[in-house]
Amino acid sequence: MGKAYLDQAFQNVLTNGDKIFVPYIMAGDGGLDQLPKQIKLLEDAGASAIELGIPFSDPVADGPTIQEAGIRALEEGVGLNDILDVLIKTKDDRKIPVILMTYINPIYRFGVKPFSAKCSEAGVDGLIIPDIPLEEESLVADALAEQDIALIRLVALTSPKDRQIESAKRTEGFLYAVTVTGTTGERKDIKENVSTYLDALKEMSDCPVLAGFGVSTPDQVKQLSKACDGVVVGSKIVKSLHENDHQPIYSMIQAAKN
Ligand SMILES: O=P(O)(O)OC[C@@H](O)[C@@H](O)c1c[nH]c2ccccc12
Repeated sequence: MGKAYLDQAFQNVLTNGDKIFVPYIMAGDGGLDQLPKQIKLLEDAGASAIELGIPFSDPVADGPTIQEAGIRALEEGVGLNDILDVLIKTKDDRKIPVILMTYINPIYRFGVKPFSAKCSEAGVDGLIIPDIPLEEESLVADALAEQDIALIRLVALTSPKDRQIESAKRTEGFLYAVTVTGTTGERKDIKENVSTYLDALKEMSDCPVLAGFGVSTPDQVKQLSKACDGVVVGSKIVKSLHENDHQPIYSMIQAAKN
């Protein structure tokens, strides 16, 4: 478990000649009792790891699909502590790494140290915290390092070069390359300059570089993962699970295979 386990899992995928595919789901959407089943479905479908979103009242980086999923989960009364309890209970059943994605506020409310300790107990291997800038990350970085949990940094198309370089150097697990400007959600077209951007990030980082935001079709999975090590897909996965139409999940994961 932890950072080394995440590194190894990704390395195995790449050694196999495949690209990394990380689906995002909102924990508690459809009820928290669905979570182990949803994880199992994605594992069986061939996901490389799972990004698990924590419902939050003010999800500034999220577009409508994920916002609505968050509202449904909050209406179910699902909170961070319950989610970690489910992960603790099902830890030994899981076969792929789990990455939590949460805004900083729920971590603060929980307490940084107890949160990190409980994440470790729950077998959480990595963390994405989109609203914590590089300058502030020491608030959580040490506590996570102590538990051997990867802190995954994000870069945006609009980030100045020096910040991209700093994030690429510091990141653990993978570098999250945001490929659109704006919030999460499906987009029709991929911007032309994206492959140049991904190429440059690959040069800057020793970790795998994954493209995320706006990826929702097998073609986009293929096109983007050609220029880097794989993709993260959120809104389309959340929608497919909610509508109980799993075919798009299988076809996107297939598109990441060699
Ligand atoms: O939904 P999309 O456009 O496929 O984008 C991935 C995304 O959902 C997931 O990684 C994510 C959900 N919420 C976030 C907030 C910040 C960064 C990343 C995320």
